[in-house]
Amino acid sequence: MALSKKLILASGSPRRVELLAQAGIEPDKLMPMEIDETPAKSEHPRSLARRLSKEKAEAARAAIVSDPALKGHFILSADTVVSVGRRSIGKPERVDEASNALYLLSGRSHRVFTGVCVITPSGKLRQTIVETRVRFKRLSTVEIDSYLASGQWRGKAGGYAIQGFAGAFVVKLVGSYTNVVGLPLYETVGLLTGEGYDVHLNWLEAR
Ligand SMILES: Cc1cn([C@H]2C[C@H](O)[C@@H](COP(=O)(O)OP(=O)(O)OP(=O)(O)O)O2)c(=O)[nH]c1=O
Repeated sequence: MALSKKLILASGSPRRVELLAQAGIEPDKLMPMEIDETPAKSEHPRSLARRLSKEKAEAARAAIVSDPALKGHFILSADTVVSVGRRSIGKPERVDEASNALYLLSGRSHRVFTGVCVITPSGKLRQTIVETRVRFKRLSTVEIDSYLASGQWRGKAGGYAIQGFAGAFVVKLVGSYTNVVGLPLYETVGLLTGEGYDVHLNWLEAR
């Protein structure tokens, strides 16, 4: 297996770029992929995260197929879904949707699923789905209204960002924290290195 460290991140999420940077990984190219993120009828949140992360990676592969400069790159994508029971809560577009999501999450446990997909330079597709359980405190109307006014819910699955003010809502978290922020680092780095992406070369170069 030839070691390489050329990487396309099929994402427009600044959180994913930051998380990768934390692990010493700087993508050579960012390719945000616009796909339809509507859940299929009775699709489980875990299956949704799996399917959407795969669709983002495959869309990036299709987009670069005729570009010789991007041959030999790994493609990495992810999709994060918040769920209460079997119900998926995606990224609210309007403030009333974000408000509904926060009232739903208040005082109870929910799950965050992130699907991670890697396509290797030789075309092999590998996936993992990571689950984190998060319990929120019971949120008062004042807390919800102030949080909505902060705007930090925008573009975030479940209408909150654990890395911001909403970190103060978390009573308990079981599993990967980085998974909630949008990219589970342990599993992502494991997936990449397992397929020959040489992450440790980046660490040596950072000396
Ligand atoms: C729950 C949670 C989600 N998020 C973010 C991570 C993701 O960016 C977003 C979930 O939406 P995604 O559809 O997974 O990702 P995205 O549209 O932002 O980016 P792309 O598809 O281009 O990769 O929610 C946080 O930043 N903090 C949190 O606590």
